[in-house]
Amino acid sequence: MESIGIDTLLVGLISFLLICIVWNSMRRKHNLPPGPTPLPLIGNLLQIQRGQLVNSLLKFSKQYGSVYTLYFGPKPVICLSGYETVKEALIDKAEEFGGRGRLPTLEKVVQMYGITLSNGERWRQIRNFTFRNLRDLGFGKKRFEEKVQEEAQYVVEELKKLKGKPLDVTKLIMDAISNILFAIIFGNRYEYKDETFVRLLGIVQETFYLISSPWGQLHTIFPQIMDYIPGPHQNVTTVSEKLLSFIRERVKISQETLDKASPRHFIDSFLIKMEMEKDNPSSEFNERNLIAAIHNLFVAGTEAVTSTLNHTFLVLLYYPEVQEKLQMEIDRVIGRDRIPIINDRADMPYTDAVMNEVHRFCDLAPFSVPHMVTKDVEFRGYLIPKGTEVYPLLFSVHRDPTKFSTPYKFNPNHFLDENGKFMKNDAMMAFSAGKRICPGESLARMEFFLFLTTILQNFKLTSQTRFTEADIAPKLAGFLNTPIHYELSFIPRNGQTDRQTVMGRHWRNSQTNINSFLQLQCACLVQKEPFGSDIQVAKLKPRLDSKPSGQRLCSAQIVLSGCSAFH
Ligand code: HEM
Repeated sequence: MESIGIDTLLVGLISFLLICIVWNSMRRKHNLPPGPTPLPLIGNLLQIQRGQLVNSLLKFSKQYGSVYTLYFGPKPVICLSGYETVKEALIDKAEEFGGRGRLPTLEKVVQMYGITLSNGERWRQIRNFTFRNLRDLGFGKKRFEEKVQEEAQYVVEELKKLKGKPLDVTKLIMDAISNILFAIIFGNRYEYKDETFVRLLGIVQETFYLISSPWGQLHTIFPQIMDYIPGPHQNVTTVSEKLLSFIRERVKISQETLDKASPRHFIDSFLIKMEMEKDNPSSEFNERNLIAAIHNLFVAGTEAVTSTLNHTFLVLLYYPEVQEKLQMEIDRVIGRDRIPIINDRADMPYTDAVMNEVHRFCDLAPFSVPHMVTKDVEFRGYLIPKGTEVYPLLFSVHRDPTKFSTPYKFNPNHFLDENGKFMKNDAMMAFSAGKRICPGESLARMEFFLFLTTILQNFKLTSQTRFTEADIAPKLAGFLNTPIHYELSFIPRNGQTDRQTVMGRHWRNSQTNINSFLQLQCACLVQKEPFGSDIQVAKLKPRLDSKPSGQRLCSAQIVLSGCSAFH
């Protein structure tokens, strides 16, 4: 018995040594960057401190340099650390570093279709079409601005009803942000309490959670093992199926009612393109890519902006002086009696700086999304073979001491020059850089600006809780940083009238009322009615005169909100 035990132990030991020798000789064959010595099968997993992924990766970069290799299980991953290295890879060698690495949990839902997970010709065709088309439909422009303004007004109205009662504002913001996407993709918005809307939003949220959770993270690192291990990551297909079938249903309705001469929304435009390309064998315009692209937009587009706004409010509760300065700038540039417009941003350097600093400090996607090299590439003296995964460590760029004077502290001065003017900093890479740069950046920035200024114009943010510096620091949950859960109160600001609420209501009904609106504007202008705050008739008149149609609703609101005859 005893001899069997010793034999087994010996065989086990010899096998283990053999595996180590083969494994190490296989590793040495590649001239990969250095890194901590991995163990067979589990790689460097044991060298990463539990719950300290970011700090462990920073420590490795201090030890092995700004390009190093980590083994996630048996798979080598190249980590890029610090501004110069990430820039050199993603921007100077954009083509080579522009491939997408694997995200197995999301793959279960959309396979390799759509934008986020695809590569090569498919990715190029679908990404280019999607964002060119959304731009044509108004992405990041005036038409979208009106939708964003409308949703921001809804949020203000809902918050007013609470009369300062504390709440976790996540759901309200998420409802509003999702509704903007619904309008863009499907052409209609939902009432927040609509059953379909509530259900769909729950699904989008759950899908996002499953992909970015620690289970999703483990699935990314050990796809072969985690595919067979039960856990929440296995639910992603069932959960997402409801969203996918909703999208399929909307595609079907669009097909049945399509008028090729006047596309109504993104789905219509894609269907027209499908028809045009039906005889092209290398065309990627098919229903699978359409459905996956819509799924990608929802999953990427809702949670990111919601989480950014949520984190901003937390930071403002900790730094009331920053909130006060923002409100002073809002009062000076926008005033209290008209809704913010995107062009205000150019006159608001402090707000711009705070927003950029929030993106940097909150560091939503600290490892970006996995990349992959598209061909063998020589990089900083190493040869990285085609297909190797690459993690651009965006958190190391955002905490790079050569680019930010106080990398671990929230400090809007990172984006202001000595005269208080806004100063761009290339090391702000919250949206990543290069070929895979976030295509939703312009919409995200617009939503962030209009929601933040509209809310701060109307409310002072307060909380009973005394938050600490540790509370406001980003918290890693899976692959993404999130703020802590907290509640806050929205106290209506002194001197705020209810004019905006009235205005918001009229605005939504304004398609039918626009003529009477315009008559009122003219009456105001002719009679030189007094205008609220610092809005000048002289400033408004040319804008109103240039386009006296339903398109100029914002100008109509500005005039109406300041016109005493209207009250
Ligand atoms: C604060 C808001 C947002 C942040 C910080 C953010 C950040 C990012 C980052 C870091 C990536 C990975 C880029 C890379 O692989 O290098 C990404 C990809 C992506 N984002 Fe965003 N994003 C935001 C909002 C949005 C919005 C509003 C949309 C769409 C409506 C969107 C759609 C996408 C898509 C489709 C991809 C995949 C692009 C590709 O693989 O080519 N994002 N985003």
